Parts: sequence; structure tokens; C-alpha cells
Amino acid sequence: MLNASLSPSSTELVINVLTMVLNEGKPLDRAYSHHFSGLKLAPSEQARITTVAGDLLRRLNLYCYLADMAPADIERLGSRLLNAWHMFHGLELPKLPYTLTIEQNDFDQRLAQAKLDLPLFDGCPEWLDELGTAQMGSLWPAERAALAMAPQRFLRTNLLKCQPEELQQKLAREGVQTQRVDGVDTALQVISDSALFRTDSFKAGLFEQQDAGSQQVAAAVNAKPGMRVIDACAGAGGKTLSIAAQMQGKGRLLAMDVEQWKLDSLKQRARRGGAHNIETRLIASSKTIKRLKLTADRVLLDVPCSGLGVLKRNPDAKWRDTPERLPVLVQLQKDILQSYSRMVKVDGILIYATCSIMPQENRQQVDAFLAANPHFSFMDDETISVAESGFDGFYLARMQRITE
Ligand SMILES: C[S@@+](CC[C@H](N)C(=O)[O-])C[C@H]1O[C@@H](n2cnc3c(N)ncnc32)[C@H](O)[C@@H]1O
Repeated sequence: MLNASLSPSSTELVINVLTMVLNEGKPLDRAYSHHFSGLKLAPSEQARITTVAGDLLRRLNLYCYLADMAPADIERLGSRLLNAWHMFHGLELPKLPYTLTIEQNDFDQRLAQAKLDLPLFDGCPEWLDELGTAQMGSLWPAERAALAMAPQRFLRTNLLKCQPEELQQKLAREGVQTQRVDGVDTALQVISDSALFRTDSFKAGLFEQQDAGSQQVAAAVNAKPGMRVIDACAGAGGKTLSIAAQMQGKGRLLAMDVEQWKLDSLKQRARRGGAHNIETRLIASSKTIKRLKLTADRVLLDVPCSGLGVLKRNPDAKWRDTPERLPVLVQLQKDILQSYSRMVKVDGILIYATCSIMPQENRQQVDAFLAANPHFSFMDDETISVAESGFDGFYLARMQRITE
């Protein structure tokens, strides 16, 4: 984790970030940009701060238990939480001018107790543990433990501009150390703490930051030059850009979403990446979809989902989300599948994907869709397990349209 304690100013920054997330309900990335802007932090110090804040959020209930406090008390008792974190990791306490300490005996007893309660030890809220157990049974404990680990940093090589070996060498010259990733040809894992977005390689569009699991999902689209491809829930285009590279800039790639600001950001990224065959279109009503009936060789539906496969990266979501949100998302996924699948032409392929590992959003959705739509035939599916891959968790299924 860290090899030395946080400085007092970094400790205070972590407390301020957590206060914004836990008491004001702000997303973690917004809390980082709010607190980091205007500060001239070295990339390595920034990395230390995000490491600690991220880990605290991944196992918030465990650290709060060790510090004998509730998460809502962060503003008042933040120094105690940070002391508990340092004690847990065997580090000296940060040297804050005012600090609330914890008796070593109390800490040891609480830690021994927490080790007997595995969901608590893995930082899992009760509702999520119940859901995971009900949905995944014996597979859940390993996923739960893996979701408590720090995420790794991955890049996707932009094959429109360079090859992975070339990118690796260029980045090394800019002080960024990387290594290849088994089984994911376009991916490089970043193994140094370097800032990525200030590099010339990034500015020249040679890579995007993208989890290796997400790259695997995009690879499953298997788009060819000259095809007509629709990415119907494109967001800011993480997968659209991978698909554009598969198409080598030839053919038509339509990126759609219900949020214009995401499509605007996609356009900017596409320009930087030299992906010139992408057209964006806002989904204003069901007519936008109807007009594209039976037109696409590939349709990717990377649907809105619970995001329960990507909690390593978005640990704040665990403490904001509630189980009530899931049925609403499941219905939306079902509606999107039913309606947007009309855009696939005969012999074309529909790719359904989520960043969830819960069968209710994944295979069960696909089975229900196939039962109601016999003109589609199942090809294959895959759950990218957080525990097995070390990547974020995803699901993808491929179905082919047989007849109109
Ligand atoms: C999982 S995210 C997509 C991530 C994106 N494909 C990527 O790889 O970066 C799901 C997207 O679906 C969009 N969305 C939500 N409701 C939608 C709908 N009814 N039709 C199309 N897109 C929708 C959201 O705005 C969001 O951008």
C-alpha cells in the first residue's frame, strides 16, 4: 500500500476529500478535482493521497469499526479514522497538530473481531453482501474480496496511431513504466506512479486510459473495416474508440447516447485519437432508433447498470447506492435490449454488455430476451470475474439476428 505515513497536509487532504464524498454526497473524482485544483502536488504525492482515500472508501465500514466511529462523523473524527488506517497498515501515525488516538489494545481487539466477520473485513455493506450472496452464491466471497483491492491502471494502445511495443518505449522515455497484459493485446498496465495525461504520448492520442476488462468487451464487437456499427449507449466513447480502431477508420460508426455532453466529450477524444469515421447522434426519442431499423452489422448495447463490477475504481458508489436502484436498472436494460435490437440487420450481431457481475443484469436478461425474440440466436457470453482477472468486472453476450 504505502511504505511511509502520510504527511500532515496530505492527511488533511484525505479527510477533506472523504468529507465531501460522505457528507456532501459528491462523487470521488469530483472531490479530488475540487481539492487538488490550485495545489502543486507532485504526481507521486497525489498518487499516495488517492491510494489512501480509495482504500479508506473500499473498506470504509472496516476502518470505521476499527476507529469506533460512524462514517458521518468524518469531519469531527477524521484524524481517528486516519490513525486507524495507519495502524492497520503498520505505519507510524501521521504527525497532525491535533489528533484523536486509539488505544493499541482496543485496536487489536477490534481487529481480531473484524477478521471473524468477512463481509466487514472486505468492506462490504450489508445490502450488497445479501445481494451478492443471493445472486452469485459460492462465487460471491472471492468477488467480494477482490472488489476490496486497489484497481490497477491500464492503457489501451490506439492502434490507429501506433503499436503497443512502440507506445511502451515512448512512454518509458517519458518516465512511465508499463508492462504487457496477457490475453489483452491492446492493453498496457502502468506500473509507475507517473502522471499520464501530461505526457506527449497522451496529447498525441497514442493511448486512452481504459480498464483491460473494458478493452476485452470492446474486442468482442469484432468490427471489420467497411461495416456499419452502432454503439448505442456510447457515453464518452471508451468502447467506441476501440471499435473505431478495429475498423481501421473505414466504414460507419454511429455513437449514440441520451446525454449530449457525453457525446461532446467523445467527439473531442475521437479527434485526439484520429478516429475519423465516428458520427454522434443524440437519442431524442424512440424515433431515432426506429429510423435505424435493420441497418447495422454490429450493435453494441453497453447498457446503464449497477456498476457493481467496477467498485474497486468507484468505491464511493457502495456508500451512496441502495438495493432499490437495481430493479429500476433491470427494467431499463430490458427495454433498451428489446427496442435497440431492432437496429441489427439479418446476420448482424448484437453485443449486450454491463459493468456488473450480477446474473440478474447479465445472463438472466439475455435469456429473457432470447425467449421473447426467437429471431435472435445465442452465440456466446462471458463474465469477466474481478477475482480471476484482476481487472474490473464485466459481462458480455453475443447474439445473431437470424431473420427479420
Ligand atoms: C455503461 S455507460 C456506457 C459506457 C461507455 N460505453 C464506455 O465504454 O465508456 C451507459 C451509458 O448509457 C447511457 N444511457 C442511459 N440511458 C440510455 C438510453 N435509454 N439509451 C441510450 N443510452 C442510455 C448513459 O448516459 C451512459 O452513458
